[in-house]
Amino acid sequence: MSAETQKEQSGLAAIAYVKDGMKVGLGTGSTAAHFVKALAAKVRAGMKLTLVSTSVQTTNLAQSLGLTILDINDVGSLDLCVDGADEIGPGLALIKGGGGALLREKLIWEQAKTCIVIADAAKHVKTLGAFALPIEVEPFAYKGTINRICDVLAEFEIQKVPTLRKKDGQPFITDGANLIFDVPCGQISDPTGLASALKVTTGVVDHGLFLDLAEFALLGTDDGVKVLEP
Ligand SMILES: O=C[C@H](O)[C@H](O)[C@H](O)COP(=O)(O)O
Repeated sequence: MSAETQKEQSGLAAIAYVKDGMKVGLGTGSTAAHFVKALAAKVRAGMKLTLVSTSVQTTNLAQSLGLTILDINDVGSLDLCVDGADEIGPGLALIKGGGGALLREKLIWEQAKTCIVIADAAKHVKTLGAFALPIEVEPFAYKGTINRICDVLAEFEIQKVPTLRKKDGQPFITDGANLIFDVPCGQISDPTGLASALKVTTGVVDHGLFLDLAEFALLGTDDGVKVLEP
């Protein structure tokens, strides 16, 4: 079974957790897109939902399917958020941000009572870090910020250089008008410590470590959808 089919399976499985009247956050990425498409079918069939989005990309997709996306500030706390991940490690520690949406995703996740991760089987790993960790950085004085990030990484024995993410040869700019630096950590042995240290680094807007946020994951596998708990 292809990874795409596994993604579709997990996205469809998440629909079972959406109930009429809920306030739902829509994630970003190819797996979340399957969920959004399936959700649009439910809404067309009469389900009433209040929806917010984690990115311009997802907003555009949702609106193209006839869904209405509200401003999170007009909605308040959410019942549910359904989103993809780049890696799912032990305890449902995650790396996210492969699509550059990590900041708005984290903002939406933190306003949701329940966060469900949807992913294909390859995303489930024993140790986080094979996927390069995205770090969102304020563009002003970013070189100084990168030096501080390198000092933090060294404390965690990660001797890797953050790489500026580019798109079509130009710096990738996030929905919040920031830069992304990707760090090929290899192995992150202390995700909690690294997450805290990056969070307090001046110039770092946020990072792609999502810890203690996911309630459970729906993993698409060749043997069907498996539920992973922390
Ligand atoms: O910024 C992007 C998000 O964190 C995505 O949810 C993540 O990259 C997973 O994307 P995909 O479902 O396309 O693998």
